[in-house]
Amino acid sequence: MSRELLPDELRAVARWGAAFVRARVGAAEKERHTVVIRRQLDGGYGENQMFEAARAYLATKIDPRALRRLSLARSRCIDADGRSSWTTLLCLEPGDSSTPPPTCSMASSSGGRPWRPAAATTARGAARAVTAVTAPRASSSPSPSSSASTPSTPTQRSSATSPSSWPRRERALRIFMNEERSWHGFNHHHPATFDTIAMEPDLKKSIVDDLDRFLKRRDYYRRIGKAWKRGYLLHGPPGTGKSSLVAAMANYLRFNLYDLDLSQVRVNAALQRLLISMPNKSILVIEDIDCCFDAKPREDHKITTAALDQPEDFDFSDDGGGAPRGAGDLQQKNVTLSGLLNFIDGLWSTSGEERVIVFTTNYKERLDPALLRPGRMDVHVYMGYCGWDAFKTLAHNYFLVGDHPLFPEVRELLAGVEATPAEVSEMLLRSEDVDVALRGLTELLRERTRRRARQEAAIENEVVAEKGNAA
Ligand SMILES: Nc1ncnc2c1ncn2[C@@H]1O[C@H](COP(=O)(O)OP(=O)(O)OP(=O)(O)O)[C@@H](O)[C@H]1O
Repeated sequence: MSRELLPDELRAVARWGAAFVRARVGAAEKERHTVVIRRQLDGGYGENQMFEAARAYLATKIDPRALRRLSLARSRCIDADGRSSWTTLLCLEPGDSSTPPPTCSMASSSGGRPWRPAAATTARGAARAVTAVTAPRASSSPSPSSSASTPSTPTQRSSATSPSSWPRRERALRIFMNEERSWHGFNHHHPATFDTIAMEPDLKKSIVDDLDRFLKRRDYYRRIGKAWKRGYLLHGPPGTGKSSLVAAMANYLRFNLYDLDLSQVRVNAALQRLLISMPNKSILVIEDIDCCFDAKPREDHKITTAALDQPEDFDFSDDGGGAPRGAGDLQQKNVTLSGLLNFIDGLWSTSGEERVIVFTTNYKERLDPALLRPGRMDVHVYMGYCGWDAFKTLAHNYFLVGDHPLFPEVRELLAGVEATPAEVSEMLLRSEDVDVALRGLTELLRERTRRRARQEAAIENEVVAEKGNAA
């Protein structure tokens, strides 16, 4: 939300800041004021929404890693024929950039016309300012809350065009984690993309198509009277890429991630507050949802859990029905699954739009039936053991190879034993030499094949012995 409001707010704040300073020091023909937008307020405890907004906007123009410290400045200039105008500059603070300052800059014409590139210079004429936003001609109101005519921000402008033309790749991504009642954000540079995710190609394509369809369907959701949100349940054994898929989805959509740890949330009111404060265009993730509604913390539960799932058939259901409500009563105090689901389907879904919800679990069969009902999670994705296609993606990721003399053997071995993509990745990481790495992998898979043969032989012997005893 804040990033959509940015140009409005920035201009309002700039006007207010300039008027404030002018009122105290008196206006000069050539004056420059600087406003530093701090990342945090209240001695580090409160997030400054303006910082996020500035970061989000500038990230569409310059390398987000350079956005350490920003200056917001406003100056009055006299042009050659004596006319004066006001210019608002938003730029990196000198010496705070971790990368060489980019030279591009942005300016808008007045009257809410689209933002456009423009040259920006410092007072001394040097091309130092890295990103400048030229506000419309100054209005007299110093109030930060007064808004000028609705400008066309990059985000607003792009949302009017087709989703495929959105500047998705250009936005900086953040991941937010909850502590009690508030979110704390960090930069999100997870490298996973749909190119690097190892999974069955048709399934991958189905997910990408589903996301694309979702983005295009604002009017459709409005017409049918449903909230513009999409729920995904990712399930499968540990190490099959569920978290990586979430990161790939975030990178693909260019949506920020909100990773909700329910063990940090004690009461429904806190949960609701967290959810309500999530902006549009974001992904809510709750990992290991099967572990969330008992007393045990997430990791402990995982460690004490015994055997892995048996692999299931590929599952990609898309149930379009309405969301049933009322999976049990919402408790007054403690966070409950029904409280969470009802809130997501109820108030939350009307308080924003274009949001994706992802639940992950290693144990789908342990999930509360309320979560599996048709219409609850729109899409169920089974992330399974490493098959041949997934292996080829990993081999390409690690060694940029599409073929190798050991490939036929790997293919045959993978067809007979279970290895997660995480296990295969780990073997491929062990050496930079593709021959060495693949030999290590085939050895691991051969050993698993032998162990499996021994287990099957033992079971067969037991059956024979039982039959003998019965006779
Ligand atoms: N399908 C995959 N494609 C690419 N890499 C994968 C895949 N699955 C696992 N990996 C690799 O294994 C690591 C662990 O995978 P990830 O955490 O995504 O699995 P997970 O299914 O979420 O596991 P868990 O259920 O334990 O949280 C990843 O960082 C990645 O390197």
